[in-house]
Amino acid sequence: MIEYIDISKSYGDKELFKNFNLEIKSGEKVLLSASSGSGKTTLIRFLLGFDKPDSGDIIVDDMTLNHHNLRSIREKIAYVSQDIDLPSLTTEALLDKIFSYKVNHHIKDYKDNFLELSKTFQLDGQVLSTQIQEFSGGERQRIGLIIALLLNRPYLLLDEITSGLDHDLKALIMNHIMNLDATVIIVSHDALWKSESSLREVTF
Ligand SMILES: Nc1ncnc2c1ncn2[C@@H]1O[C@H](COP(=O)(O)OP(=O)(O)OP(=O)(O)O)[C@@H](O)[C@H]1O
Repeated sequence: MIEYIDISKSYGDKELFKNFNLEIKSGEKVLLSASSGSGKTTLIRFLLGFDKPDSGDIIVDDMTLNHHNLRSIREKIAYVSQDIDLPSLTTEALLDKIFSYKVNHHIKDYKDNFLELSKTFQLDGQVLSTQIQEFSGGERQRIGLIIALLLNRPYLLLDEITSGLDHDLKALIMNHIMNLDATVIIVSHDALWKSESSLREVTF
């Protein structure tokens, strides 16, 4: 479970949150759909410890986020950011790098599973041997999403992951995500996510 308790945050004169509260239960799928600039990405950044509220607490599985437990909380989370900035490697080299980290050591068969999911999400068969910079924005979004899915963590944070995709691909990805056991926070302005009745829409 994720809890935002009495969160307040200002940047200069701009008050983004004042005593903001939100509770997301395990397995729940939540759509943050507040207007542009209202702080959706900031809520995700708080959860990852990339930024801190001025006051209030973030609680993940009964642990109040602080610098002692930040690492173990992050290890529960897979995150796909709005601006996917992947390094200049082939997809295969990138996978080898990510899955060589100690925290991901237990994940086996990641290449086969990557290929399986890349077929599902309509990526080219040559995806593993291609340099990441050669992909389009929409292809990179899907690669980022597949890696996040392979990490198989209990929390999945997806910031505008379908913005560059056509309708059929959006529907395919939405369907896949709605069927996961994970707790998922989606940031999107996309009408298709809004139309999904089992997503809880949070606006502020
Ligand atoms: N580190 C920062 N320093 C100053 N201002 C910031 C910082 N981070 C965010 N902001 C401001 O806070 C506001 C909210 O930003 P955020 O990216 O969370 O909004 P958002 O709801 O995700 O917007 P969008 O839908 O346009 O992506 C914006 O006005 C942004 O400029």
